[in-house]
Amino acid sequence: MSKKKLVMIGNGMAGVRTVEEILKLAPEAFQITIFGHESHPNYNRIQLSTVLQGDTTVEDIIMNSWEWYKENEIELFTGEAIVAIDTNKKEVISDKGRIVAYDELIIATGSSSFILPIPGADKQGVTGFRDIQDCETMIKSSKLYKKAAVIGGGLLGLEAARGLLNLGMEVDVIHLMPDLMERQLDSTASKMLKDELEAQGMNFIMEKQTAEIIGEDRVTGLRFTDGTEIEADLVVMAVGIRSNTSVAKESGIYVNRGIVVNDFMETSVPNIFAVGECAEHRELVYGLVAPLYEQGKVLAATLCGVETKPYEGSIVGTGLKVSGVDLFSAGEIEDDKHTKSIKVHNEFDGVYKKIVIRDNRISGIVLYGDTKDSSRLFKMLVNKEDVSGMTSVSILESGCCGGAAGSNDIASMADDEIVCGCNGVSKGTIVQAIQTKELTSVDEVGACTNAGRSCGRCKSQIADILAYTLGDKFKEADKKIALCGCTTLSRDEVVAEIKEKGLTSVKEVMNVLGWQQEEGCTKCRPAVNYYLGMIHQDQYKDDRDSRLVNEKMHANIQKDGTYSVIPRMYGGVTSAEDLKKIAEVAEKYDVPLVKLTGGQRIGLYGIKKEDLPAVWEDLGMDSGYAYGKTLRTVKTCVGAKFCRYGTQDSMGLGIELEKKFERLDTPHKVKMGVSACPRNCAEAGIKDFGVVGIDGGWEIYVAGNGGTDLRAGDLFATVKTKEEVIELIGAFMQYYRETANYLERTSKWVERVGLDHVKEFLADEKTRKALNERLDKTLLKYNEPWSEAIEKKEIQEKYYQKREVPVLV
Ligand SMILES: Cc1cc2nc3c(=O)[nH]c(=O)nc-3n(C[C@H](O)[C@H](O)[C@H](O)COP(=O)(O)OP(=O)(O)OC[C@H]3O[C@@H](n4cnc5c(N)ncnc54)[C@H](O)[C@@H]3O)c2cc1C
Ligand SMILES: NC(=O)c1ccc[n+]([C@@H]2O[C@H](COP(=O)([O-])OP(=O)(O)OC[C@H]3O[C@@H](n4cnc5c(N)ncnc54)[C@H](O)[C@@H]3O)[C@@H](O)[C@H]2O)c1
Ligand code: SF4
Ligand code: FES
Repeated sequence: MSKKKLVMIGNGMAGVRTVEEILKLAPEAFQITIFGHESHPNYNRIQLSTVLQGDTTVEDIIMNSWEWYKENEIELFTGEAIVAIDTNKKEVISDKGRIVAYDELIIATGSSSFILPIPGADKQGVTGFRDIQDCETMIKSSKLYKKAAVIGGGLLGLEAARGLLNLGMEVDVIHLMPDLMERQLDSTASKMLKDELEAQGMNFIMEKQTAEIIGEDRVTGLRFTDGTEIEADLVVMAVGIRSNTSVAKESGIYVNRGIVVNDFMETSVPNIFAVGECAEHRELVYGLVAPLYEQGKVLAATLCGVETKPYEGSIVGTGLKVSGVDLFSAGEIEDDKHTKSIKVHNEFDGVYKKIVIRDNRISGIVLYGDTKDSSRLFKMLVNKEDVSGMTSVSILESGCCGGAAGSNDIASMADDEIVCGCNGVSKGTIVQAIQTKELTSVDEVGACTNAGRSCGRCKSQIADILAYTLGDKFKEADKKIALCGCTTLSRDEVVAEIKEKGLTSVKEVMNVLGWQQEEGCTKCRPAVNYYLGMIHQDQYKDDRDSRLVNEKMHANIQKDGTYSVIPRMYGGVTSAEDLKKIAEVAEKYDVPLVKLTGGQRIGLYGIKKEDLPAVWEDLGMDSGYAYGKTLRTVKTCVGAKFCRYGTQDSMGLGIELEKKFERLDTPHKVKMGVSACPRNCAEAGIKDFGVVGIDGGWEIYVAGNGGTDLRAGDLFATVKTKEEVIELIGAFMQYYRETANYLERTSKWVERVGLDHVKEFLADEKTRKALNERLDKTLLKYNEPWSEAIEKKEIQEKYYQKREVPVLV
């Protein structure tokens, strides 16, 4: 049977995805011809923002190579536009005079940037942001000019502005409305976004309408309707898009805002279909890929004669691809008299969540600063789940602890929860593909399921699913992993550059090493601060504001915004005097909870932030660092002094170890235990460093973990004296400090580098001595942080003044 002739106008994301679906369903059914106005094969338009921001190159975003078209016997005409369709003769005519006949025709012409019809809009230096050419225009301009103006503070304008900043330009964003991204964010979230982007270096000119672009041949500035002006050498219009419908309209196909289609993507003319941003379905024209890909699936099935559900429209969720900004929005964002909403605003951590509820169902989501629950909430919105039986907390937070992403989160996800919003791929589909097709990398998952192939935001979650499904077999961990989204450099590269270039501050590291976001983010700032301190030993002045919140405050923030205070009790030993002080403070400040901790200390829970310095002063005890990436506790048993089985002085050694290593910055928290006999009452076997007394000496265990990743410690050495214990632990600790990734526990580090390797490395006495010298030098720099806060007014004002705490409305 001869193949049907399928012609497609437009070689973009929605059209080519439709062809991919057709090739899956009926590879032999059509002889396919594609016309593309641009001179490239199909590329990932979404990633133009990342190209502009310098994270990737044009070559990297090609989705279907020239070979792909050849392999699938697709005739491709690039740099050639279709100018007319003869619907009677069933032919298309190109701007080069080429005439091609079709049996079935797909129109997938996408959209163009809307260019404001104002005087001067045709001057040199004015561009939209839609294709590779626009991207190249901006990159070239940045090399010759300094000042850029972006008109439009929507998704596109802000991503363009971030890119231009990365290219070294000064950027003004001119926005018509009082709020940025007003279609996706309410005023609160919008304000948080504006603050963040201002901190990144963008300048906003709000509620301004551009009247004219001024300059001779090339733009030199903008004039607004109120008569004010600004200078600009480059103007980017990002004020929305318009569907490319002229060819269809002129050929007699029914066009409204877009080419009008039914639920099977058929236009008003038989055998002609439309898909993507050029199509209007049930009065809606979509501008994000997720719905366009859904349309493509239905169209492919329709063309291949495969039974399919109709396309009934889509609900879309959006994020912004600017590093340091984490936001998600879907559905309605403003309340009306028929809606109620749950709002949480934690100003301290920069987190805002708003869930709009209409008729007991989620009808809108705005998340800023923490989007880990976006897919769960989005699923509830799409499925119209009844939430009347849920508490506001259970709607807002998944699982028990609302902890960081990772295997726990993946385990608690339902199989039908969508991981890749762009491509509509669920966790279950990814897990099944990994298991049945033996996939081991994010790219392989993408090739097999399409997940991660569009905006790329879901890639880290796909990596988590691979790790969860494959465990040790997951190869991704072996590959170079960038420190965070702000840089392409790995931990080792950053550390090497700091040493080689003699960089001495967080800011300098980010400037010199070309961070894509000048201020860094919550992932890289604490890490870089740690690496600098580790490298420069006593010479480095700690950047407190780069630390994680609990370390910055020297207290652990609790779920209600109050803090816990846990004073040092060396080796878990206390005195009547200290107990009295704790009791008096508990009474004076009406402390809601006084509790023994797992580390043999006493915690006071529920202290208000503004009371912290006074509580510390009244206690007159040192900080127990229960919040720090440092030595937490040394748990000891009573040992030989009291216990009849004890062979060694466990309390004495424990106290000595704690006094020596307290306050030392380490990649992650470190816990120790010392027992005086193998009965091991101090549970030293599940500590980072565990010491167990035996007849005539001590056994040293390392890399134990009693937390999430339960792990028994490995026996590292048996020694005779406590001096040997301290020397060996010091060397081990310093080697861990110098080579582990920030936030890598000793257990993970040892598994990564190998216990035998560490044993071999530390076998050399000179090496141990040198490590201990560097460690001792570093230990010189630490001050007691609570006394500092008591003594220094500026610290009190900066960190402990009364401000708003998270509110659940
Ligand atoms: C910078 C940027 C960032 C974006 N980020 C996101 C994002 O994060 N998430 C998201 O979901 N979406 C994003 N989008 C939107 C997404 O890229 C589009 O929704 C998607 O590309 C639309 O696909 P399409 O095939 O309909 O149109 P297009 O991809 O625009 O393809 C249409 C093609 O048809 C060609 N064409 C037009 N007329 C003719 C003709 N007469 N003859 C021949 N060829 C013709 C055009 O030149 C074009 O190549 C972004 C868009 C941009 C510009
Ligand atoms: N991360 C993403 O998902 C992403 C990124 C980029 C682009 N896109 C898509 O690309 C398309 C284009 O994006 P967009 O941001 O241009 O469209 P948009 O319509 O979402 O936003 C345009 C913005 O420009 C403002 N505006 C309109 N007229 C103005 C004027 N005269 N002066 C100043 N401001 C004015 C509007 O208030 C609006 O906020 C959209 O479909 C969008 O969804 C998506
Ligand atoms: S570990 Fe041994 S010495 Fe220590 S308390 Fe227990 S039994 Fe006694
Ligand atoms: S969410 Fe965009 S590629 Fe997966």
